[in-house]
Amino acid sequence: MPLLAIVYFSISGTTETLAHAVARGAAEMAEIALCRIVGDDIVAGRFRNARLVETIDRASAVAFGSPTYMGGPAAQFKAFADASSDRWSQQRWASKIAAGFTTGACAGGDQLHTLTYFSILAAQHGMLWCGLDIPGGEDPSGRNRLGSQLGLATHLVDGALPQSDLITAEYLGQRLANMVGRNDRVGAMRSTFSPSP
Ligand SMILES: Cc1cc2nc3c(=O)[nH]c(=O)nc-3n(C[C@H](O)[C@H](O)[C@H](O)COP(=O)(O)O)c2cc1C
Repeated sequence: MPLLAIVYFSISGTTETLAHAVARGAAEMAEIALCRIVGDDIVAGRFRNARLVETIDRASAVAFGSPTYMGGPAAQFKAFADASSDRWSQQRWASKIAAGFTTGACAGGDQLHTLTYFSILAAQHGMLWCGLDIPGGEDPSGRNRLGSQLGLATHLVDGALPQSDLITAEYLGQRLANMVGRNDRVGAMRSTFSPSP
């Protein structure tokens, strides 16, 4: 099975709950590596967890997750992103599928900026972006509650994530795993039909 790496930072557990929901959604179609960024990964301001970065090397897909902090990804996530620059210089992660999820205290707490950052990070790495194909306000089960199609945006309601956000996270995981299958099949066809060197 293809490997899905879910790379996320979380302090009070909301983003972690979303990461687990993304994992549940993908579990039937992908092997899952839950990669939580922790404070100890950052030494003298630099992200130093080589194992986490190597897990992404082996993955076919990556889900990026961070709470929205001050209108963007948390600094701990950004430290990880900055440490990926050696992979960027050789485009080692090119053609992997990528998606993103975030949370915040407010419904309109600038989560879009965090998701935009994730998509730019993916583009820098030559990855293929997987958004949500659920029109906000149109889904009978209330998925994509906040109407964010770039990725999953959520917020706490009465101190907890609504069930609709969790099922959207599961759906995002399922969609990501589906796309990996498709991407891998196209890759296999390309190598079958490409002329030998
Ligand atoms: C330093 C800091 C900055 C924050 N900035 C925002 C923000 O810009 N927008 C927002 O909606 N919530 C903001 N929040 C709220 C967090 O996104 C929210 O508490 C989230 O659930 C934390 O995620 P976690 O439980 O995974 O740690 C901020 C929280 C902190 C601690």
